[in-house]
Amino acid sequence: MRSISSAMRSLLSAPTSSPAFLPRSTALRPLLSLPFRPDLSRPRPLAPPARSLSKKAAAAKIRIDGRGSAMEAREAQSGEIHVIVGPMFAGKTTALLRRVQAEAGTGRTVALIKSDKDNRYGLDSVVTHDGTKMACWALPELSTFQDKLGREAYDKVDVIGIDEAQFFDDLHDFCCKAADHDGKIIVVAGLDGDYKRNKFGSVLDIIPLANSVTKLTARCELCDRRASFTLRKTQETRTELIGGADVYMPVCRQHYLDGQLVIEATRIVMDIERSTEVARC
Ligand SMILES: Nc1ncnc2c1ncn2[C@@H]1O[C@H](COP(=O)(O)OP(=O)(O)O)[C@@H](O)[C@H]1O
Ligand SMILES: Cc1cn([C@H]2C[C@H](O)[C@@H](COP(=O)(O)O)O2)c(=O)[nH]c1=O
Ligand SMILES: [Zn+2]
Repeated sequence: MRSISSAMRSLLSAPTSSPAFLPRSTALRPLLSLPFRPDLSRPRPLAPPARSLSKKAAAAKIRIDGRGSAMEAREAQSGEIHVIVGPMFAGKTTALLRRVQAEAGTGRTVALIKSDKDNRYGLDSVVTHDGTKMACWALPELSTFQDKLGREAYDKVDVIGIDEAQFFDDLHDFCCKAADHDGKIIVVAGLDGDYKRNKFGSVLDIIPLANSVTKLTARCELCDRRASFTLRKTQETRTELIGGADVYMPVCRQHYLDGQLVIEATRIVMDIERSTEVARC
């Protein structure tokens, strides 16, 4: 009786002479995966200078022609997901823009998306805290991207950058479909945690889907050590609160804990003041 692994091997090396093509089994993917490359600041070295066919179209052509192996068909179609997380001011957007621009420089077609909840610098561009800009699509949900672009334009996109990923509830489904089914390279930047250090939106849910994960750090505003957390300087308690340095600061672990104590103490003092005022009236 043939073992499962020998069946797998012959499946992987079989020429695709018949039009039927293999299902994109996730169980097979580790055998096919490319080297792990967490460095997001450099363009992918395996990129051809320019591609006239989209990955999906190239895969379809291999299938229709009946030439090439099943391996080639799947490689031509396989996408990637790279995730950049960290606190505010860590350089997530800077890393995202660099990566997307580097991909564009190799001849790939790129598109950048941000959440329309973040209107700090207008809706037509992604802007870093130090002012670097790139034109983008500001969307309420990622699922609207394909319709906005149109099917033909969507098929031509090789690389999709997503900023402020914590604000997209459909992040997991979008990344799954775009990378696994449509063969896109997705670069996602977002906050892993909110001001309470709880997980933020669906960003952590895509870690199991990712080829690489990078957690960046900022500089603690109080001691200049590495900062992994974001401290909210106001008493506002809702999770989503758009803002910059006016509302938030990057902090190290010690100053996060100190800061929480100060904020809690301030809240108690304010509560006491409010209740004594009510009693006086
Ligand atoms: N406390 C701060 N206030 C304002 N700007 C800052 C602060 N700390 C760092 N920056 C700037 O922000 C840049 C990073 O911006 P950006 O890429 O938009 O970060 P992120 O997307 O992680 O919030 C840094 O290179 C630095 O120039
Ligand atoms: C911590 C925290 C942040 N936000 C908001 C504040 C900003 O508008 C974005 C983060 O932007 P950046 O590009 O990472 O600097 O998220 C929030 O709504 N809730 C939070 O707890
Ligand atoms: Zn500190």
